[in-house]
Amino acid sequence: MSASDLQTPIEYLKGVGPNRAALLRSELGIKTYQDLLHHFPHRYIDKTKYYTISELVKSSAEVQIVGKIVHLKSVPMKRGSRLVATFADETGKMELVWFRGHKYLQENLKLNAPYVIFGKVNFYSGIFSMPHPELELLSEHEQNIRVAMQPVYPSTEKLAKANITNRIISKLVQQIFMQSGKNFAETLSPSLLSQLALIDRGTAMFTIHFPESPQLLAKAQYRLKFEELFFIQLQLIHKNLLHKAKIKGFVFNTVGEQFNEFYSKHLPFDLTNAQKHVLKEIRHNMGTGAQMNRLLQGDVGSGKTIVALMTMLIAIDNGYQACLMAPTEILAIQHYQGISELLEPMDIKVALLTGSTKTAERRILHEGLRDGSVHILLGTHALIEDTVQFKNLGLAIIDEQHRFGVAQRSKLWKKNSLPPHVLVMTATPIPRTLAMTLYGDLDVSVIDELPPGRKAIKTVHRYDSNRLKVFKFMRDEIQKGRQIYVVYPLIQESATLDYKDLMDGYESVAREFPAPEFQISIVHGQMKPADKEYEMNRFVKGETHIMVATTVIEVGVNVPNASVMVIESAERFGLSQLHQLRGRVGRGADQSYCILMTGSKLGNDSKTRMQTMTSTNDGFEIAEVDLKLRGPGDLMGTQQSGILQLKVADLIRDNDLLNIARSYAQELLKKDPNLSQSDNLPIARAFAKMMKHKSLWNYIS
Ligand SMILES: Nc1ncnc2c1ncn2[C@@H]1O[C@H](COP(=O)(O)OP(=O)(O)OP(=O)(O)O)[C@@H](O)[C@H]1O
Repeated sequence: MSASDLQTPIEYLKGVGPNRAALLRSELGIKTYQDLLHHFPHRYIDKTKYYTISELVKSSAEVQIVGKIVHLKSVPMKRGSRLVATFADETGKMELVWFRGHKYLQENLKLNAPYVIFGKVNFYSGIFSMPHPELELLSEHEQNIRVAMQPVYPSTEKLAKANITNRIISKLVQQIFMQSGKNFAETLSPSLLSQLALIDRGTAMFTIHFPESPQLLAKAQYRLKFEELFFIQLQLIHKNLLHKAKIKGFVFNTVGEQFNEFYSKHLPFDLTNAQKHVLKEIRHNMGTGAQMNRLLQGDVGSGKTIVALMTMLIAIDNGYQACLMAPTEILAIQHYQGISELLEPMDIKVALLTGSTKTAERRILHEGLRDGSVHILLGTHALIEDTVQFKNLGLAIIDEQHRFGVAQRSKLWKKNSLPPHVLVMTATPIPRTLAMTLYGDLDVSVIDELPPGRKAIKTVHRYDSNRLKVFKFMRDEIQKGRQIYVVYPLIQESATLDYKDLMDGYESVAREFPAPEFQISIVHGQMKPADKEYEMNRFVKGETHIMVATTVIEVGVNVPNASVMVIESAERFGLSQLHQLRGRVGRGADQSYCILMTGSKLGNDSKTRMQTMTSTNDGFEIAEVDLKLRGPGDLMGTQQSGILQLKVADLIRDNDLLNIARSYAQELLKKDPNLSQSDNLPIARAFAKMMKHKSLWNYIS
C-alpha cells in the first residue's frame, strides 16, 4: 500500500458520504484510509462456532446460527409495535425481534432463504429470542472475507445512533484492502523479524482486522505491539543519548569531610543495603561530568530523605550549594526541622524558604544564598522565584515530581552557568522500564527495601454504620499511647463543601473525644501557614492525640508514634493516594492500622480499590492495579502528549514485551547509532517519519 493511498480521504470509500465522513472524523478522528486502518478492534467475537437452535441454553451469550425466516409479523405494543420473525433450522424454532426499522426490514427480508444470524439470545416465556440480530444471507456471508474472530471496534453512542455499526466499519476496512492490497512498507529490519519470529507488517495489519484464527490474531497483535513499544523505546533512548551528550554537569569527585563525618558520627541508624546501593549510583552519576537527571523511587517510608540529605552533603563537600523543593509548605517545614536536627552538630547552614517567609528574613536569606554562607536551602516552589540567586547551586532535589512540572524543573537550571544535578524523589513505585517510558529523560534508582523492624500495617474496610466500633478502637489505641490521623478527602472544585465535610467530621470526633482528656489538632488548606505549622507541631510533639486533616498530610509527613490512619470517604480517593496516606503510619516499631471508611454502596472500581488496599501493603502491586484502573496518563496527573497514547500495546499488561523492546532498541542503537546499515533501513525510514510528525503512529505510511 503506497503512502499516497494511505492519505486518501475516507470519502473515497463506497458508502461514506459527507455525513458519515463528518461523524467518523468528529467521533473517532478518522480522516484518511490510514486513520481507519489504525482504528484497531478492541475485542473479537469467536465466529468459528455455529449453534443449532436445540443447542441453545438459557445462559447462551452471543451465538451464530444458520436458518430461515419462516414467518414475519408485526405485534402491537402499548406504544408502537415490534416486528417478530419466526426463525427455524432443522432442530427447532426461535424468534427474532426488532423494535425499530420495520419498514425497511419488511421490504427486504426474504422468507425461506438461508440466513446467518448473530446476536445475544434471551429466554422469555418458554421461547428463545434474539433482539436486533445481525443477519446476512448465507450466500453473501460466504462471499465476504472469512473471519473466524469478528472484530469489535471501539465506537461511540453517536455512531451507533447513526447506524455506523461494527459491520460497516469492517466493510470499509475491507474495501481499503481490496483497493490497495496488503503490501505495507516494512518498518522493522529483516534480522529483527527473524530473531523474534515476527510476521510482516502487511499480514499483521490485515490479520488484526480480519483474523482467521486466534493463533494468527495473537501473532499479529504481538508483532504490532512489539513495533509500537520498540519505536517508543527507540525514541526515548535516542533522546537520552542526545541529551547526555549535550548537557555537561559539575564533576563531584570528592566524598569528603562532611559526608564522612555524618556517616560515621551522626547517622542515627545503619543504612539499608538498598539505600547504600542507591547512594553509590548517585555518587557515580555525579562524578562523570554529565549532568545527573535521576529519579529516586522508593515506596512510602523506604527512607528517601536520608539519601537526599547525604547527596546534598556530597555537593557541599565539593564546594557547592544544594536545595530541596517540597510540594507543600508542611513538608518543607518538616524537612527543615528533620534535616536541621540531623545536621545540628555539624558546621552546615540550613535555611528554609516558603511563601510565608517574611520580607526581612527573606532579604537576609537571599544574601546568604548569594555569598554562599547558606549551604542547604529547603523550601516550596518559592525557591524557584527569580529573586532567589545562589552563589553556586550544584544540586537540586525535587520531592514528588508530579506536583512540579518539567517547566519548573528547568527553571532551576537557569540559576547557574552549568545546570545543577537533579534528583527527583517519588513514592510511586512503578516497573523500571515503565518509569523510564513515563519519565523519559530520567535515569532511575530504586530503594526496594524498607528499613528493618517495620511491622506490616493492618488495613481494614469499615462501613460508616460501624463508626462506633471504630471510635472504640481509636480510644483503645490512644490509651496505649498512640496517635491517630483522621483524614477527609479534598476535591479542589468544591472547597466549601470539603471544608464543611471536614468541620462536620471534626465536630463528631471532638464530641467523641472531649477535652481535656483528649487533644485534637486540625489542619486544612484554608488555614494560615503559621496556624498549620502550630497545629502540626503539636501533633509531632505528641501534645495532641488526634490529627484531623484533609489530604494536605498526604505526602511525606513523618510522625513515627502515629499508628492509626482513619480515612473517611475512602471511596473518593485514588489508590495511590490511599497508599500514600496509609504510608503516614507504620513508620515506627508499633503495630499500625489503616481503617478505610466508606458508605455502604460502592461501585466496582471502588470495591477493587478497597480490596486491593486490604489485601496488600506492596506499593508495586498497588501501583499496578492503579494503572489498570486509571491508565498511565492519569498517573502523571496530566495526559502525556502523544507518546503514551498506545494503540495496541498496554504498558502494564505488556510490560515484559516492553522490556524486550527496550533491550532490542538499546542493542540496535549501540551497534548502529545512526541507523545507517542497510539492514536497518526500514527502521531508519520509519523512525525519521516518526520524529518528523512527532507522532508515534505516523511512522507507518
Ligand atoms: N536505614 C534506616 N533504618 C531505620 N530507619 C530508617 C532508615 N532510613 C530511614 N529511616 C526512618 O524511616 C522513616 C521514613 O523515612 P523517610 O521519611 O525518609 O521515608 P520516605 O522514603 O521519604 O517516605 P515517604 O515517601 O513516605 O515520605 C523515618 O522516620 C526515617 O528516619
